[in-house]
Amino acid sequence: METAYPPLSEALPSHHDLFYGGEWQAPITGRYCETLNPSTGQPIVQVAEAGLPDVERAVEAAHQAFLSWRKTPVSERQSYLRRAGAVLRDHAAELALVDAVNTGNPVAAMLIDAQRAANSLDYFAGLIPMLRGEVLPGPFPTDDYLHYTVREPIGVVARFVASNHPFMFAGSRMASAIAAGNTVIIKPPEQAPLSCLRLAELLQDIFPPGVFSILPGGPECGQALTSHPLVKKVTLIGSVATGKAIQRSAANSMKQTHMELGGKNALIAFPDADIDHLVQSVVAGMNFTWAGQSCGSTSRVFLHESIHDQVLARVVERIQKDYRAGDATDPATTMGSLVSQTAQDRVLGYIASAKVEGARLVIGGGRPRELAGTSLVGGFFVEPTVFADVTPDMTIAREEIFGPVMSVLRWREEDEMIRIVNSINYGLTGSIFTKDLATAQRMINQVEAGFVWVNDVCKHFLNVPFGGIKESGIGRDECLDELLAFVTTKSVNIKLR
Ligand SMILES: NC(=O)c1ccc[n+]([C@@H]2O[C@H](COP(=O)([O-])OP(=O)(O)OC[C@H]3O[C@@H](n4cnc5c(N)ncnc54)[C@H](O)[C@@H]3O)[C@@H](O)[C@H]2O)c1
Repeated sequence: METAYPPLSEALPSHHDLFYGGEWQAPITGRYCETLNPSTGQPIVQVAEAGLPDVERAVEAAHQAFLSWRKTPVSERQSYLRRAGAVLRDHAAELALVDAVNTGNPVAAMLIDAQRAANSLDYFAGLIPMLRGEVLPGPFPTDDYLHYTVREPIGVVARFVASNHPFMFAGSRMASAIAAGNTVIIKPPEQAPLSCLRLAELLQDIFPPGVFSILPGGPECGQALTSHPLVKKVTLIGSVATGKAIQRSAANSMKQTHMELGGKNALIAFPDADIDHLVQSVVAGMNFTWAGQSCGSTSRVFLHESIHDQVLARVVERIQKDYRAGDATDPATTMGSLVSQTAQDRVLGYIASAKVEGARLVIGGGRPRELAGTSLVGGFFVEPTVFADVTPDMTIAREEIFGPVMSVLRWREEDEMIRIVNSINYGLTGSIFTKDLATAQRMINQVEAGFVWVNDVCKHFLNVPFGGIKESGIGRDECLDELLAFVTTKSVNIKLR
C-alpha cells in the first residue's frame, strides 16, 4: 500500500522553542538559529537555542519530575511508554517527512524509523520487571543477616542525539532511561532539530511534565548539560571526538557516560562467498540511501584477490543502477544528501586526500553533475564514490568519513588481512562473507568489533546487544544491558538480631 504523506506544512512542528517542565518555553537568551533543508541548502525555519540559564531551569524541572517519576508504579510507567509508541506509529509518515526535509535522508527510507522507535518504547516497557535485585548469601549465618540488592534509577539523564536519524534515536533511546525511572533531557542535533520538536508536540500530553524534555542548542547547551551537578548520566550517539569532549566535561562531576560512537567497519569477503549475495551486501552495507551516514556502514571492503575484480565491477554496476541523488521529500528518491555543508566539505576533503595518497577512483568523487541547473544545486550532495587499490596507511582506510565513500582493499594472506582489519582505533561492527562455518568462526574470534554479522550487513535486532569496543563506544544498547545502564545497584544488609 502506498504511504500517504501529509503536506509538509502540516508535518512540521508549530513550536520552535524549548520544551521542558511539560511546557514550551522561549529561550531566556532570546537566541534562535536557522535550520536548513539539506536537499536545497535553503532555510526552513528558526529554532531556539538553549543557553546556560535555560539548561538550569530545564534540569531543575527534570529533577523535580524525577522525584515523583521514580515512584510511579511499573504498570503506569509501562502504559505511558506504550501510549508513546502507539502515537509514534500513528505519525510515522509525518515524522519521516520532517526528518527528510531536515536531514536530507530520503523519506521512504525514513518511514521505518518511527516503527523502530515505537518498538523500542514497547520493548523497554516490557522489560521493566527485569529490574530486579538479588538475595545474597553472606559470610554469617542467615539467621543473623539478610543481604539483598535493589535497582534504583539514577536521576536526570542527558541524551545527545546524532544527526543521521534524529527522532528514531530520540524516541528509541529515551525509552530505556524513562522505563528505569529516570527523567530525560534530549538535545537534538544542531543540524536537524525539527523532528525532535515534533516528537515533543506528539508526546507532550502523554508523559507527566518534566519526564522528558527537548532542548535544541549548540555547544553552550551541551557544555551546560554535561557539567550540571543534577545531571547524573550523559549519553551520546555521535562521533568519537564528541564522545571524548563529553567525557572530559562529565569527569569533573564523576558522571557516568554511555557512548554509541563512530565506526570504520570492515566487510571481509572470502573466495567461497556467494558472489551475488556478496555484491548486493557490499552495496547495501554502505548505506548510500542516506549518503553513507550510518555508524554501521561497512566502509572498508576487504575482497580476496581471487574475486576482487569481478566483485568490484559488479558493485559499481549495481551502485550506478540503484542510486540517484534527489530531493529527500520525494518518495521516489533513492539517495539523499549529507546533512550539512560542513559534512559535504568534510567528505569532499576525504575524497581529495584519497586522490593525493594514490587510491584509484572507480566511480563518483564529486557533487552529482545531473543536479546542476536544478533546484537541488545548492544541496549538500556527494555522488556514491568507490576507491580501489586502497592501502592500510591511507587516510580513507583509517578514518570514519561518514559519507558515501567506499574503500576497497585487496587481500591475499588471512593473517595479514586480519592484522589490517584490526589496526585502527574503531571497533563497532564487522561483516564476514563465506560459506564455511569454520572460516566464519575463526574470523569471529579475531575481528575486533562489538557486533559481527556473518553473510549479512547493517541489520539490528532488538534484544541483541549493539555497541562498540575500542573507541567506538562504551555500553550496549537495544537490549537488557541498555536498561541496566540506567539504574544503580543498592546493597541492603539487615541485622536480624
Ligand atoms: N554507535 C552508534 O550507534 C551510532 C549511531 C549513529 C551515529 N553514530 C556516530 O555519530 C556520528 C555522526 O553524528 P553527528 O555528526 O551528529 O555527531 P556529532 O558527534 O557531531 O554530534 C552528536 C551530538 O552531540 C552533540 N554535541 C557535539 N559536541 C558536543 C559537546 N562538546 N558536548 C555535548 N554535546 C555535543 C551534537 O549537537 C549532537 O547532538 C558518527 O561518528 C557516527 O558513526 C554512532
